[in-house]
Amino acid sequence: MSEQTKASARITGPRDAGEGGTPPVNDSAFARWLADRAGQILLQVRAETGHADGKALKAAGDQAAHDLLRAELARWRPADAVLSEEDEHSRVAWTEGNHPDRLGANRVWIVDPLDGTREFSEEGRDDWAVHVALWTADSSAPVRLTAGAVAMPARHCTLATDQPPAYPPMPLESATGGAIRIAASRTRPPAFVTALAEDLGAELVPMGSAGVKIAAVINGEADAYVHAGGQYEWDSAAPVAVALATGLHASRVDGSPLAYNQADPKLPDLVVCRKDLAPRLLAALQRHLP
Ligand SMILES: Nc1ncnc2c1ncn2[C@@H]1O[C@H](COP(=O)(O)O)[C@@H](OP(=O)(O)O)[C@H]1O
Ligand SMILES: [Mg+2]
Repeated sequence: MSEQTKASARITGPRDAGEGGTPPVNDSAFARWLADRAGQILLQVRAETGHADGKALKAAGDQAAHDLLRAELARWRPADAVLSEEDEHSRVAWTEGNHPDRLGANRVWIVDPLDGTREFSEEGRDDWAVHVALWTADSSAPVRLTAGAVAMPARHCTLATDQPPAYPPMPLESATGGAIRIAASRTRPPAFVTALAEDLGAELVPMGSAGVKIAAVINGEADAYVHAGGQYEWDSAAPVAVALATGLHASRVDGSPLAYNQADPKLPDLVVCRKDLAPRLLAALQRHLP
């Protein structure tokens, strides 16, 4: 990190763990509380750092949100392990010489302090998020994600498993012209996504942040999110936890189950969609997967 970035990260501190009062005991409500707190810090960093140097703003945001999440998790959930995008030790894959704590742990917080980092650095964009999820080894919850929160601070909206949103309404034919709306990355969409959309007569809806795209499916603004070509567990754990709690379909693009807290945190592809659409979308994906 540059000296300038360090300075701006300091200005936007202090990351005093006491600032937010005593958090909820319930893990889902705690996830919401934590994501909201990091979101407030990110709004503050954006306002104070400005957009003149995008690289510095990205670094300051990543660092400030990561520090806040780390400090609050250490304070309020000290026995739990953490897998964070910004934490070198936890994110590396298991190898002969490297055994991250999280792989033997019963409870692991999987966090992305700033998802949609690129969009965070672009003035006026609101498609960026904070992800906080809890994976537990003995959970009966789908894919063992027992809690999740996605804060979208610039949209003044947080979705979390403490109050799972209602299942999205079926789109009105008149509003969509009958076309399926597929949310995809605005900068790194899967190579096959245009052909997939043509095959389905679907409309592509480009936006930033995996969390924001899954939130769009949860809110009924899109019917599906399709990603392939690279991603990590922290990019999807929290929004997938909320999507599953809502009753949506979430899987790998070949239809196989998602899995979290794996030895290698790479999780390069996924599809989240309404349950009724899943058979048709997965069949079309089979025709287009490389
Ligand atoms: N091909 C790829 N390889 C690795 N990560 C990818 C990727 N495509 C998207 N991602 C990650 O997925 C998140 C959402 O991407 P997008 O906005 O393009 O949909 C971003 O997370 P971060 O912003 O946390 O880095 C981005 O880095
Ligand atoms: Mg991310």
